[in-house]
Amino acid sequence: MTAATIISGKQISEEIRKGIALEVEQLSKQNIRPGLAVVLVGDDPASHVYVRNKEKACQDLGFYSEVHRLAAESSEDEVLALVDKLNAQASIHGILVQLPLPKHIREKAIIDAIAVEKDVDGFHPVNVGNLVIGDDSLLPCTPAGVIEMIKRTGIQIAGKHAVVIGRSNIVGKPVALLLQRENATVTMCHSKTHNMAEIASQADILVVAIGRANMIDASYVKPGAIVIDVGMNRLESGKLAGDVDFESVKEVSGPITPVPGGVGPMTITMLMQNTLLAAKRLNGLN
Ligand SMILES: Nc1nc2c(c(=O)[nH]1)N[C@@H](CN(C=O)c1ccc(C(=O)N[C@@H](CCC(=O)O)C(=O)O)cc1)CN2
Ligand SMILES: [Mg+2]
Repeated sequence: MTAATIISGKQISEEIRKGIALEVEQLSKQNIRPGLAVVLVGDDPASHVYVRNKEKACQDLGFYSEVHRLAAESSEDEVLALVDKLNAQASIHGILVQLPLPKHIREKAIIDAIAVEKDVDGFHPVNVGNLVIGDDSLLPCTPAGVIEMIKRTGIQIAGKHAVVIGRSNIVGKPVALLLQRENATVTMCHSKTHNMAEIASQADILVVAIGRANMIDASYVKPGAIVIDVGMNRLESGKLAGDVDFESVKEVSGPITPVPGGVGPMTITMLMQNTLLAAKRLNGLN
């Protein structure tokens, strides 16, 4: 068997970002500059890295950006007041509150407060509802990135059996809905599924977002299947591992994403794409 193709999120991101940069240049002729506000509460080191990467992506693409770094002990009311202010600010088209938030702040209260048309994370219940019924909405970034990567393999999604392992609100559920929208036949598995390897190994497209390092080995994978690994687990060694045991699975799978360098970089690229889309819509374009 020939070696599996590696789906590079880094490379696909670069291609998409070139297109975004061109659109930003076009919009500048109409005096429109996409603007993203990121709200970061607390000291989580990984979150600080992700937010810096978002800031850098904005700089690289010519977006306006604001990062609001708040102390860990900030109150829910303080965060809500900031979100209200950003909702009303004309230079801001996208608002992203970095998760996780400190325990004393209710994520739901904050997400619900973001203006639906500026919710570039696609986490607001109205955007989630529109996704469910198939209406236009801002799509959550990681799931949108997963679909983009599958499409770029050139393998048709329609009619295929897709299995999604994991049922979180931010990855598993929306990925399953988006695959269904692409006319795949979708099965969802989760931590309570009994015969997971048996089900997974029937998939033409396997998306894994279960949050357990290297759990999915070759016994879960049908020969030639597309495998998308959304997992990001920090090992004690400091190394980053996906949910898929890449070394064993790549021997049987078709196109497969690595970790790092797979789905991760796509998340930030899709955020830029959503912010561009929100900017266009808020300016009466699109
Ligand atoms: N409001 C949000 N919070 C969080 C989201 C989100 O989409 N919206 N997702 C994650 C964090 N995240 C973006 O915010 C994110 C995580 C990881 C990557 C990434 O590029 N990962 C690299 C590896 C980085 C490393 O070495 O640690 C990769 O996979 O190659 C991008 C974005 C949770 N919070
Ligand atoms: Mg889960």
